[in-house]
Amino acid sequence: MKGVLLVNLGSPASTDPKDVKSYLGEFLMDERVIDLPYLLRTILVKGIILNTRPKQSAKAYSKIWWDEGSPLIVLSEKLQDKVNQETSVPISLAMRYGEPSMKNGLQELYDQGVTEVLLVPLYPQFAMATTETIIVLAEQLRDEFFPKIDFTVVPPFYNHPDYVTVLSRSIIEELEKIDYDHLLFSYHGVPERHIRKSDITNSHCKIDGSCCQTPSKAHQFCYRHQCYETTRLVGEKLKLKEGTFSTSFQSRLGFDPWLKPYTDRTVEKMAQEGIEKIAVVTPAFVSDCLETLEEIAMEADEIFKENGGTEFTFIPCINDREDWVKTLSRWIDEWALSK
Ligand SMILES: C=CC1=C(C)c2cc3[nH]c(cc4nc(cc5[nH]c(cc1n2)c(C)c5CCC(=O)O)C(CCC(=O)O)=C4C)c(C)c3C=C
Ligand SMILES: [Fe+2]
Ligand SMILES: [Fe+2]
Repeated sequence: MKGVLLVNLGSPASTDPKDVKSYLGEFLMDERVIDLPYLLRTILVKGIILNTRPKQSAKAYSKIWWDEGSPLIVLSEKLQDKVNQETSVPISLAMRYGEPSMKNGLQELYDQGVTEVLLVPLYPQFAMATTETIIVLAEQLRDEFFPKIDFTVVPPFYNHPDYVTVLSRSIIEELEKIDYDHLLFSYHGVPERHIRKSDITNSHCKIDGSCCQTPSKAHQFCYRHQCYETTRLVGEKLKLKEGTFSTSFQSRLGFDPWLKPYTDRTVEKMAQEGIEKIAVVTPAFVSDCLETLEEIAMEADEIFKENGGTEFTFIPCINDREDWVKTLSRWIDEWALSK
């Protein structure tokens, strides 16, 4: 029997700094998130980050937390519910870190007789810290606990015409309500090193602004290329004028160089250069979360206005939009009815 496991990143159990600390500990000790040798990673995460960050992050989570819980989890559950109603196979939801765990999600499917699982990482673009770590954990869990389960993985859908249509619609619906000068596509950042590590050719990636536009089989695993492609395809679909939209990267952590340009500096510079009205969309996320609701809708808005900007419009993620639910359900049913 076939079934589906939707997987998102995860959130702390609550905004209590203790819960935030245990969530961040699991997340940041993942070698595909902080990709340092074990000893160095332990010193950095347990010796430094976990002594300071949880308090600060807990404060940020408190600003966006809903009565029902973490927005990321609540929105993922809504998506799961709606897709469940549209499709013919059981749909479980799991988080890569924290609860509901991937092990429980697989158990839930297995208990219903499922042995063929469609694994759906809820990330449009490939990254070591997202798609890859989900696949690796799924395989480990299969080897250890579910030897009868076979996986099919939904590939990154950053350039899938159906996804680009949904994302474009979600953007234009907001843009039609406002007057704006510039549309910024802000993606979660990753350290530049992650991009080089994922380069299967070991020679293509230069992070010089041009490699991502030069065709290469490296792009199958290049987060930077895939982000720029999402922006380009939406720009094309919505017939956006050259110069009225651009791409930036947010949420950097630590002192290593991350993908540039950085969103906070971009927003600041735009305001200082006289751009008065911007809209910001965050297509690295399917579900709104801390990084969109706090870092963009609150922090970036504040930076923009402190530097002379007047209107800041945050465009929500595709979350549980009807057309996204229909699209995802169609992809699932196509797979469920195949073979
Ligand atoms: C595209 C998705 C994501 C990538 C790539 C990613 C990489 C990445 N993230 C960190 C560090 C942190 N991320 C945090 C929160 C967070 N990150 C993502 C997505 C990606 N991360 C999401 C959806 C969220 C929000 C979760 C929520 O509960 O709402 C945090 C915690 C918050 C904070 O303290 O700022 C950290 C830390 C690294 C190091 C990294 C490396 C590639
Ligand atoms: Fe992150
Ligand atoms: Fe590239």
